[in-house]
Amino acid sequence: MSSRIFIPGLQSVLRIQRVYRSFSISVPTQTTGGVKKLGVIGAGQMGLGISFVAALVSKVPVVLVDSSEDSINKSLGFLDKLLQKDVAKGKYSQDDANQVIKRIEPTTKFDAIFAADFIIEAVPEITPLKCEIFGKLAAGARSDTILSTNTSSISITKIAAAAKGAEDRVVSTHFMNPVPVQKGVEIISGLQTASETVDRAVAFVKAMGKIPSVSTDSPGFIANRILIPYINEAITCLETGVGKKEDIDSIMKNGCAMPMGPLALADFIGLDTCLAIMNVLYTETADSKYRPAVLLQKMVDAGWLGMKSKKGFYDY
Ligand SMILES: NC(=O)c1ccc[n+]([C@@H]2O[C@H](COP(=O)([O-])OP(=O)(O)OC[C@H]3O[C@@H](n4cnc5c(N)ncnc54)[C@H](O)[C@@H]3O)[C@@H](O)[C@H]2O)c1
Repeated sequence: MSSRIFIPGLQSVLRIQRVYRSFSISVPTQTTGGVKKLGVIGAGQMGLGISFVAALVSKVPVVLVDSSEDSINKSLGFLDKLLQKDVAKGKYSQDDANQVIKRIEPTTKFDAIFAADFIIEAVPEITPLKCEIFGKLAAGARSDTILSTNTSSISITKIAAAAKGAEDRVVSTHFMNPVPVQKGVEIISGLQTASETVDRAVAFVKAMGKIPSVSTDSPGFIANRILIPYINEAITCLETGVGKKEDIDSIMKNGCAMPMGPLALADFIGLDTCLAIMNVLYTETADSKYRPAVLLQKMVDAGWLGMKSKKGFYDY
């Protein structure tokens, strides 16, 4: 295997560290929030970030399941480099780093997930895929296991409906990207979610050193309902000639205390993701105020998706 490991987004952890000066991983002091074993499905940028923080901060053992051996290898390679860099910078000790590696058990065997008492799904944003996984979790997991999704935009109520017999144990723990950096996590309940399920999710994300915000199931939840229309409006300003990209980003950064300008942020999130979330808001509310900017659609059509394609509003 090549010694250069590239995972879009996770590479951005390093880039975003420079952007967010307040970045710090606290020295592990938390408890596990009642969780004995965490299960994470999907070893991509979000799943690996969640596994890493859970293993480092709440010190919980993690079963990390992915259908692709290649994804697991890339993620573990990246994790190794991240740990080495953090240890070299004195963020935590070599022993802490060794413990993180020991606590994460990667596997391609799906059934290994059933050993967990708290499961977080982080596979791609495809509704039938998530529903199929929640059907399997409902059938195979213990009757007291929390079944959580990291979805950005799919209805929690819809995902819970696929978990036949376990609907009240389905919740969303919506971690933000990059997981080691962003403190806030949305805890979203579907119509069927029991209050005890929400309480256990809140306790666990706190044990991971995160700050939970609870909301009900509504298109875009809280963060994306506010953030993505803000970005969309910035794109409309560019499209209609209100200002140049540099001026739009500069005034929001230097005049409104935003850590990044909205167009640079759109490039970081991915323009395809921004468009997908605008489309969810637009179709699920049928409200014209959520119409995606024409320029956003055109840029996605051109394959200019931001940092991950090396071209968006800026070149990378
Ligand atoms: N990337 C972000 O900025 C961000 C932020 C918040 C939430 N999310 C959400 O988190 C979820 C994961 O996003 P990501 O960016 O980590 O995706 P990703 O593409 O980086 O990773 C997804 C992983 O899931 C694996 N996978 C696919 N099918 C699988 C299956 N059937 N069983 C097990 N593993 C499977 C893939 O091999 C891949 O490793 C999505 O729902 C996304 O909307 C993403």
